[in-house]
Amino acid sequence: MWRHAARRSSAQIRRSGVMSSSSSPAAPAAAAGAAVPGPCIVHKRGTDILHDPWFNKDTAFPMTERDRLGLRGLLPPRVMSFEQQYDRFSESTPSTSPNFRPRDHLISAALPNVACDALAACCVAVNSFRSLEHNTRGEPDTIVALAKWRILNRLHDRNETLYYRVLIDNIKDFAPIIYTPTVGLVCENYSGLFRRPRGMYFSAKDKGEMMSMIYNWPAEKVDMIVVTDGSRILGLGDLGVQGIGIPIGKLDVYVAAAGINPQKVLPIMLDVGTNNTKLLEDKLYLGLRQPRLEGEEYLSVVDEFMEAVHARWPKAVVQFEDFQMKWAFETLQRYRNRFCMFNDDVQGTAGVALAGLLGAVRAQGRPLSDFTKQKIVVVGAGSAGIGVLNMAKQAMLRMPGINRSGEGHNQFWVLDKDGLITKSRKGLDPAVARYARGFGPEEVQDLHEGASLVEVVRKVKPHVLLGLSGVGGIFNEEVLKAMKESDSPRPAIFAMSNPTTKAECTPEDVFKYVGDNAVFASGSPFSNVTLGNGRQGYANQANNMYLFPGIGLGALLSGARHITDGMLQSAAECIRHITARVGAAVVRAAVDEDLAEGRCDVDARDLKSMTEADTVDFVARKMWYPIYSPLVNDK
Ligand SMILES: NC(=O)c1ccc[n+]([C@@H]2O[C@H](COP(=O)([O-])OP(=O)(O)OC[C@H]3O[C@@H](n4cnc5c(N)ncnc54)[C@H](O)[C@@H]3O)[C@@H](O)[C@H]2O)c1
Ligand SMILES: O=C(O)C[C@H](O)C(=O)O
Ligand SMILES: [Mg+2]
Repeated sequence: MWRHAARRSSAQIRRSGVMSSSSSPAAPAAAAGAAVPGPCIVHKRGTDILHDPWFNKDTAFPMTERDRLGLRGLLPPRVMSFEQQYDRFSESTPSTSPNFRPRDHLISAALPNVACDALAACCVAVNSFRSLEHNTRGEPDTIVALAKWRILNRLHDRNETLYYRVLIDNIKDFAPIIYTPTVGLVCENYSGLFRRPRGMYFSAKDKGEMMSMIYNWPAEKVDMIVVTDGSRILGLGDLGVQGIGIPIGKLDVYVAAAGINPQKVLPIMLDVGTNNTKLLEDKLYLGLRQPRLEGEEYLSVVDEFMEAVHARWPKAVVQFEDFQMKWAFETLQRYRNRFCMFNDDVQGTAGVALAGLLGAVRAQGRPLSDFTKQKIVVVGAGSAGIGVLNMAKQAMLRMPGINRSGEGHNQFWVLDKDGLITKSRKGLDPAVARYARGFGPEEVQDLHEGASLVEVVRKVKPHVLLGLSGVGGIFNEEVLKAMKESDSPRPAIFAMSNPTTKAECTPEDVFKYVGDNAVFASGSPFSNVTLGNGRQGYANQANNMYLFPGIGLGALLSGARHITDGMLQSAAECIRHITARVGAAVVRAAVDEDLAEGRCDVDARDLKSMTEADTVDFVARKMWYPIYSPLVNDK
């Protein structure tokens, strides 16, 4: 979806009439149908407004507003337009200062613990994003990515309206910075990078206090919460409190893709300790220095947190993110019928993967009903892998010709760290046991418990090889060469683990070893591959970011009491291009299931009476778009 998103130049923005004035810009073409914000009541004055990124407009406050809000004299006299601010951030000319030493600046940006703020100060032009790109050619990718993140983060801390406009217009370029893969690097270095807090932190030490703490959050209304306990951050393992970067990045995607108002989102970290010894020994580590809580102690913290959220914002949607497998499933089971919540890794990922699996059938020129005949090898039987298997199985059971119980129909070969999972495996989690291979007559491949990946691929000749293992490079040359012998004319390889270093393989290797006819998708972004003869091998992205914004938006706008499999299925089936459509599909499903209670000025009956087109229109109109609103003070 985003790979095709056009980046609008400032000239295009000018043409669309947006930002022609700093106080009352016209509704942008991109947000056609979205509500233009009316005046915004602010309960602050003077520097308090300048220091509040929700309301701050920096130099774009018009003189009338400066008078009204006690800002006259607190800003340089020139009033800049939003457009000029936008250009200043993104397009300033590269520095020609003889003092400019890009490497020094990058080191200071990437390794904030090093005392080189003074160095950074003399590198005058790096507040512009493009000049940073220009000045950092040839530097290591990770250093440049972290420097870019710092620049974006500073803008986020200062002026959210400008930040989100820049993000929306440049989402293809900036998604890899605020989201995977750079967000992984940010989480790994979070304690050192920390300058200002964002979101809320509930720790094991806050037991008994959460019901009052929740009222410390300044916004009266919160619609969307993303919460993690930091126990499985991407494929990077337990990062403790440093995992807060993930909810922040996910909510940035909500604002950019789903048009959720940034004043109504809340990233949350549940710090119940960490089992990462490196972090526990790190002097700078900002989380609780204790091993993770387990069992009932752990659940009582999450219970208290959920009750507190529900008490203050009963209609908020809560997205669980990057919880280790046991807690991902346990919490989903525990809360899904009581609260409006979902687990993105289990449920969001499944929808995206199912869309990819169905796409792989189409790529072979076969009818969708042939999905039931696809042989699928899944590497990784964790929260994401099992989520995908469950949804793919459900989809197969709905196809014609398949026995409803699914008996005798197992098109999946599932491997974990101990190899192929069969019925002879001891101590299997029941969620995984459903997919264990038996040794009955349907087993013609002569495979054994714990068989290696290459053995499985050679014998099964699968149509699809799907990785959610968190192990970088596990689809090696041998495995990919074996995929060349797949029974599919278009073998599909999905390397879905994040971040980039954990991807099971690269697109280069896929097109080299499997062939030009392969279909490739990855969780983190890769560039397309030049195949010769002017052809390209496409590096598609299969990441739950294409689904979760629509799930959250639809659940929110329908006022659904809880989020069901039917709603998730509807979202997966319409993963086309526009989140508004995904959101509308979830609203329709909530209405059909009699779970939509409506919200604000739209009640359940209004929702029921809407046609499909009306619903898309309604969702689009509710999406927030970054435009400065006139501010009116109320003391
Ligand atoms: N693309 C996406 O949208 C998306 C969504 C969710 C998760 N993910 C990625 O998927 C990965 C796994 O996430 P999870 O929540 O399922 O983690 P998890 O820890 O719950 O599960 C990991 C699974 O991989 C297995 N595994 C480990 N080493 C293996 C090996 N050498 N061979 C085969 N299997 C092995 C483990 O036994 C376990 O079953 C992470 O890297 C995560 O970033 C991607
Ligand atoms: O965060 C992502 O990029 C996708 C997914 O939620 C993951 O855990 O890897
Ligand atoms: Mg995740």
